[in-house]
Amino acid sequence: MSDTATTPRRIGLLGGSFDPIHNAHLQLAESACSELSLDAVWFIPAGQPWQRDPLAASPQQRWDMVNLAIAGHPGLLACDIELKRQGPSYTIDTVRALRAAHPYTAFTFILGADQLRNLPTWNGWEDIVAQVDLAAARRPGYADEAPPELLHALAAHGHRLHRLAMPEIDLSATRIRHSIAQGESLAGLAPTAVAHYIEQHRLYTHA
Ligand SMILES: Nc1ncnc2c1ncn2[C@@H]1O[C@H](COP(=O)(O)OP(=O)(O)OP(=O)(O)O)[C@@H](O)[C@H]1O
Ligand SMILES: O=C(O)c1ccc[n+]([C@@H]2O[C@H](COP(=O)([O-])O)[C@@H](O)[C@H]2O)c1
Repeated sequence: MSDTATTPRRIGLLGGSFDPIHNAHLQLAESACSELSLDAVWFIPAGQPWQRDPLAASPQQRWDMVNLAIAGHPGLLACDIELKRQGPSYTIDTVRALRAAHPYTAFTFILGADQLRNLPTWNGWEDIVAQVDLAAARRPGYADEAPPELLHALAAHGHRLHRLAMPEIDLSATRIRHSIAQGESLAGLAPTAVAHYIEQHRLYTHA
């Protein structure tokens, strides 16, 4: 669909380290897409996620795995904007660039409860919520409440926090990395093509 004023698009942005991408990421994107009637969800692998320890897989490997995971899922696309940018990956830079490039598109940033609570520590977070809606999923082990200052800032800018109805999924990339290091199967945890890629490239063999 073209990016015009008469046909405004609604796009979800799912940023992540994706080290590796797993089934909960796909469920999160599919749920946001259907619950919010989005035209598409763009997966945006972070280049240099500054709040985390160094990642195990390379940017190219994480990009490959994202593309393998979303193949055959209409409406799920990959965006390499953060992999191409130098320096720490700040979501605000991504949001600004995407809004400038797609002026008639309404963006919703999708995230889990862990990052919803963490969002007020992000670089330029008030500017982020001035520009996009948020859509958050529950996550086991993380309280549901959004930080009050986040809700105030969203409301001040006329933006919304959508609560996704998808059930909690007890799955993380950390668990996947540990499972692989212990020689366990990834069946039901990650797409088969991603599991094969991890095996071929001998990723995550040491926890
Ligand atoms: N099981 C899940 N339920 C809901 N949201 C999730 C889940 N797993 C990841 N997310 C969300 O997806 C986004 C990207 O997550 P990320 O790539 O860091 O995966 P992760 O499983 O949290 O990784 P790690 O275990 O390495 O921290 C974040 O907003 C995160 O909250
Ligand atoms: O912009 C920031 O300062 C910022 C700080 C922490 C996380 N984020 C983004 O939040 C998304 C999820 O991050 P993570 O670490 O849970 O994979 C991903 O797109 C990160 O770039 C962004």
